Parts: sequence; structure tokens; C-alpha cells
Amino acid sequence: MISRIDMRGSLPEDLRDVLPRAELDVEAALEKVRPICDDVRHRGAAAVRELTAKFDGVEIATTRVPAEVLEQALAELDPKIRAALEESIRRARLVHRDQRRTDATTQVVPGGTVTERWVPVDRVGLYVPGGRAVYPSSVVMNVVPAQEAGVGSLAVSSPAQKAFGGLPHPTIMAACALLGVDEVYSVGGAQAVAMFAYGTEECAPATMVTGPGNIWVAAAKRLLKGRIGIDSEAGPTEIAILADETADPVHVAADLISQAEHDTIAAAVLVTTSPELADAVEKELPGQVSATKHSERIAEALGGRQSGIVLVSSIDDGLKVVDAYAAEHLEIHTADAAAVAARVRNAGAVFVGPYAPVSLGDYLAGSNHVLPTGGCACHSSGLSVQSFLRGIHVVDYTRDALAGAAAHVSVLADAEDLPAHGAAIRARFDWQVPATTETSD
Ligand SMILES: NC(=O)c1ccc[n+]([C@@H]2O[C@H](COP(=O)([O-])OP(=O)(O)OC[C@H]3O[C@@H](n4cnc5c(N)ncnc54)[C@H](O)[C@@H]3O)[C@@H](O)[C@H]2O)c1
Ligand SMILES: N[C@H](CO)Cc1c[nH]c[nH+]1
Ligand SMILES: [Zn+2]
Repeated sequence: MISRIDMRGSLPEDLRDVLPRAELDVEAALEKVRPICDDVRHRGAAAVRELTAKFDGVEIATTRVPAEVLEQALAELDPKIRAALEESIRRARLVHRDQRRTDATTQVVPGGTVTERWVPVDRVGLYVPGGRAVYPSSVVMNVVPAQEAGVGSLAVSSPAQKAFGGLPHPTIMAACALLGVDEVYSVGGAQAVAMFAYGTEECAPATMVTGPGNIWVAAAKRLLKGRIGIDSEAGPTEIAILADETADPVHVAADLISQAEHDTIAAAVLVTTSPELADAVEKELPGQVSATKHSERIAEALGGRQSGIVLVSSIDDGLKVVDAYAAEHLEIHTADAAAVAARVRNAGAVFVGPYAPVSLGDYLAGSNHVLPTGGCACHSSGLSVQSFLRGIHVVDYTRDALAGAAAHVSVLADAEDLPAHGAAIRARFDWQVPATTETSD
């Protein structure tokens, strides 16, 4: 059901190349999504509707969901789901509110200041997946940080559901209404990202697109990055678990399965110092897999080349392996788990010890579940308030403060063979370098 790589002894030098990864990666998916995005760019809403018919199997007359349909979905929401969503929102708000930035002004020299102003992007398109599963929790994870960042215009898009007459799933619409979002589109996949990037007759373009999705969504985000801002490439789910002999194989198996449940190309990787644990997890998996609803999808994910058990000689080596892998989610099931977790450098989110499973973070920890995949956690962060903000430097110098900098600017400009830069300073002082030179405050 799951393959094994034995790295006891010495670790290979090219760790990243030998670790499990899916065959279909974002790079490979790019060529498939390029014509989809081009089509939306040139033909707008008509292309979006045709692509929806092709990929989601449903004809839609319009892409925008009427506001009253959202309100109706909220009115009809199961009270238990509403209560759980409200608690998820409350906890997420606590964490994301603490991420807000305050402007900082630094006096560099007398009369010379630099202020960093934090300004939210104007309009965001928030993607909420809805193919194999539906993700009202991703409405929360997208909308809460965007709202806390102060973004003025928020639009959500989620795949049209054949079973619901071409609307997004009712729970997704209800979650939008619960959060006060009234601009929602029934569009999924790469065409949703392109719709936000280029705009259509029915949807104004966004400056930024965030949110999780399958490989096609992640590829469209990579393709259109630059035209739009994106968060991370939050593609097919990954879980890595670093464990020693103290880990409970039942928990480890359950957690691997929980994330394999997302996608046939979801990745589940156990890195362990204990061959006995590896054996016990392998023994535990088939029973738990066959007992669960999506056993076929999970078996395919666990059996794929993106999943595996990696044996290592020590926790130090295990840390090197998980850092090279840079998983979206990393669980630590070792003795002194907090100390081991503190040494991790690359992961989208780290889950410490036996009582912090990834599925807690998926819904209710307060942390964000929109996280970088495919190794991007070595350079990207999960979705946060910061994702929606730009820091703008505001430079304010008096005449005297500029005079104090003039000589150094001229020297550096000449050193770069850009003398007009120095001249732009001298133009303010009768084309001379003023006598005073401030070197410290
Ligand atoms: N990294 C994260 O933060 C994170 C969080 C939650 C979910 N996820 C991932 O999100 C994904 C959700 O996937 P999903 O499929 O359920 O929903 P989705 O909404 O991401 O994708 C569904 C859409 O994909 C498009 N599509 C389907 N097949 C296609 C094809 N062959 N070519 C082009 N487009 C195609 C369709 O338009 C459809 O609307 C999973 O991979 C899950 O692991 C990631
Ligand atoms: N584990 C997913 C992130 O990869 C998030 C999620 C939403 N719902 C369930 N799980
Ligand atoms: Zn999950």
C-alpha cells in the first residue's frame, strides 16, 4: 500500500531529488492550463461558461450568484454546521487579528524619515475548492485574513455543482453569507483564476488571487502570477510526519490517511527512526483505509510515488529529510516534540505532539490551512493578513537632510556610472554638491 525508502546510514546528497513527489507537478500542468487561461482572456464570460460545461458538467446561464441565493443558503444551513463554522471563524479571527501590521516611522537623520505604510490590496479573488470535496472551511481561511487586512473588495469563486443546478455548494454559499461576502461566482479550476486575473463582462478583475486548489488551480496561479499577485502555490495536499519509537502507529496511520483523503495525488510521507513503527503503521493502514468512505482515493494517494515511508538513522537526519521535503503540513511525533519542532526550518505549518493533528489545523486550531505545497514551503508562507498587504516606503527629507546626503549620493551614482542620478540632487543646490555631509544621526 505504501512504499519504503531506506536512508539509514548516510543520507543521499541530492535529497530533494530522491524524496517522494507526484509525477504530475505544477510545471507539467502549466501547458494544460495555458489555453484555458488564454481562452478566458480573449472570450471572457462565454469561455468561462463553456469551460464550466466541459470540466464541471453543468451549463450555467451566468457566473455570478445572486445575493438572495447566498442569504437563502445561510437561512437553510444546518445549525450544527453553522455553530462549527462560527467557532472556526472566531478562532481564526483571534490569530489573524494579531497578524495586523502597524505603520512604522524611522528617523534616519534629523529632518529625514522613512515610514513603512501597510496598505491592503484593492480587490481580491478568493478561490474555494469544490471538486472531489467541498470546502466551506477554505471560505473561512481565505476571507478572515483578507478582512482583517482591510481589503475593500472581496469576491469568492467556487466550482459550479451539477447537483445544485450550477451553483456552488450550499454550505460554501452559506459560509460566504455568514462572513458578509456577497460577491460569489460559480466557477472552478484554472478558469476561475483567469476570470479574476483578466476580468470578464460579469466579474471585475482582481489585483490578487489566493486560496487552495488542485494541480490545475495551482498551475493557473503560477502562470498568471505577475499579472495578479498570488499567495503561495497551495496545491494538492501533503502531510509529512517525523516520528520515533514513542509514536502511536494508530494516530500516525490515521493522520496520513486524513490528508490522503483530499486527492489521488495527495502526498503522505512518514519519516521515522523506528523500523518497528514503520512496520506497525504499514500493518495499521489497510484496516483504517478500508473502513473509511473514500478508501479508493486514499489507497491511490498512499500507493502513489508521492507517498512513502522513509527510514532514517537519527532525528537529526530526519530533520534534514523533512527540511529538504518542505511539507505543507509536518507533524512531530517524537520524544520532546516541542524541542524537535523548534528545529524545523521548512514546513507550511508544524503540528506538535500527539494532540495536534493536521485535521485540527484544517478546521479549528485558529491557524490558516491555505499552505504552500510542492516544496514551496522553503520559500513561501501560508495565507495570512500579511499576504494581502503591501509595505510602501514613504520617504520624507528636508532640504538640510538632503544636503547632508548629497555628496554620498553623487559618489555612489558616479560609481554606478549613473551620473544623472547625482545631478538630480545637485539641481536642487545650484548644481553644486552642498558642503555639509551628515554621516550619522
Ligand atoms: N494546499 C492547501 O492549502 C490546500 C487546502 C485545501 C485543499 N487543497 C487541495 O485542493 C484540491 C481540491 O481539489 P478538487 O479537485 O477537490 O477541487 P478544485 O476546486 O481545486 O478543482 C476542481 C476544478 O478543477 C477543474 N478540473 C478538473 N479536472 C480538470 C482537468 N483535467 N483539466 C483542467 N481542469 C480540471 C474543474 O474546473 C473543477 O472545477 C485538492 O488537491 C486538495 O488537496 C489544498
Ligand atoms: N488539509 C487541507 C490543506 O491541505 C485543508 C482542509 C480543508 N478541509 C479539510 N482539510
Ligand atoms: Zn485536510
